[in-house]
Amino acid sequence: MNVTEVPSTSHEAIYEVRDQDCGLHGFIAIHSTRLGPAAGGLRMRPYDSAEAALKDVMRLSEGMTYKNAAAGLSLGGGKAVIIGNPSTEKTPDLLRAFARAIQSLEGRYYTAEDMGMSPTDMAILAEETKFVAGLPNGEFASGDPSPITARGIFNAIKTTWAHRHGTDTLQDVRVSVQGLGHVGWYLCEFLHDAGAKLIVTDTVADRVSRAVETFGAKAVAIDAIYGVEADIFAPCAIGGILNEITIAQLKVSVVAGGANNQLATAADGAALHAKGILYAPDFVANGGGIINVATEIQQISDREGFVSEKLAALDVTLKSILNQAAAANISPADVATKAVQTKISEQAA
Ligand SMILES: NC(=O)C1=CN([C@@H]2O[C@H](COP(=O)(O)OP(=O)(O)OC[C@H]3O[C@@H](n4cnc5c(N)ncnc54)[C@H](O)[C@@H]3O)[C@@H](O)[C@H]2O)C=CC1
Ligand SMILES: O=C(O)CCC(=O)C(=O)O
Repeated sequence: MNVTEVPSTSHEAIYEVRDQDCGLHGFIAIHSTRLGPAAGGLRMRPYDSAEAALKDVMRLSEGMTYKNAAAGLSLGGGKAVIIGNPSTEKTPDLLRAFARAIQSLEGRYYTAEDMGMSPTDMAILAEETKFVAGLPNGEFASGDPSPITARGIFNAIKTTWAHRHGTDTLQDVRVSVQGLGHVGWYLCEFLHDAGAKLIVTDTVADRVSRAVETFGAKAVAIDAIYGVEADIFAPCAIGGILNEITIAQLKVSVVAGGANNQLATAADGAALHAKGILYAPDFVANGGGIINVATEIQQISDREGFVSEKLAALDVTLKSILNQAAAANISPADVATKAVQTKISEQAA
């Protein structure tokens, strides 16, 4: 296993990780440790190129800096990616080799689940590193973060909907959900229980048919999700999906979901605002998972107490962001980004 530093002016450190014996190629990015050790999940995807993986890990780790600050956690921002198909190329040897790279950073970066990873995978990582959370078993084990992530997104959806329409009741409100993986599925459960009407899509056909059976959801093709007649759009898959092409198609009045880095560029936040669509900034809406993960990193015994308190505080933060954005007639994404940047520079001073 070979770890080499990739030069960067935007991040504290970026490492390229390779192991020819098991076919491992990935990256670890530490964006900032100003508020504490960097924390953020490990993603495995069949990226088109090493450059695409590097770009993703850089954006994701910066997002974690903002997310952890917004959630009031004493954690900095980091993230890791492995290039490969998690269904066919994820082996215990590959995970162990990556875990040795994490261990070599001596606690500057803590990992957990992201796309393509499960608590069982975290247990394999834990054979080689102490700096892993989201474990299935153990004294402070926090397990799968996704149910708590979805709980936070559900709060954010209600808060954003109420800000726009004056009520947080979701009965008969039409919500389009992109991605029915860990987060998307739990979110559909919350929304269905609240009486929302679901419109769903996923690249995995089985997940879509299960949502149709379980929630009475309407299924649409992958690219049709943007233009469907709906009230709220909840992106819960990949990043960069709010861009010039997709924003032009949206018919919703609110976008609030769990995917990281939903805006392709910062200008897309302003484009949503210009179109009259209220956007819940992703790094505020999806902070539940890392709040749950933090209980394990910081060895907090009263997990539910900590999670409830931090989720409630996050909801207050979102309300304040939406109010400030409305008062200044600007995008909530711009307000949120500025607020966390100020918080980080003040706390670090
Ligand atoms: N798992 C967690 O607790 C957290 C996850 N997130 C973010 O939420 C998003 C989803 O994460 P997970 O549910 O954990 O991942 P996952 O891998 O379990 O689910 C992702 C789902 O999206 C589907 N998908 C992929 N590309 C798609 C496309 N173009 N159109 C429609 N569906 C597509 C996949 O088939 C899969 O069902 C990611 O962006 C992740 O970074 C953010 C915070 C915490
Ligand atoms: O909740 C998780 O998956 C760990 C934190 C993280 O990677 C994220 O919030 O994106």
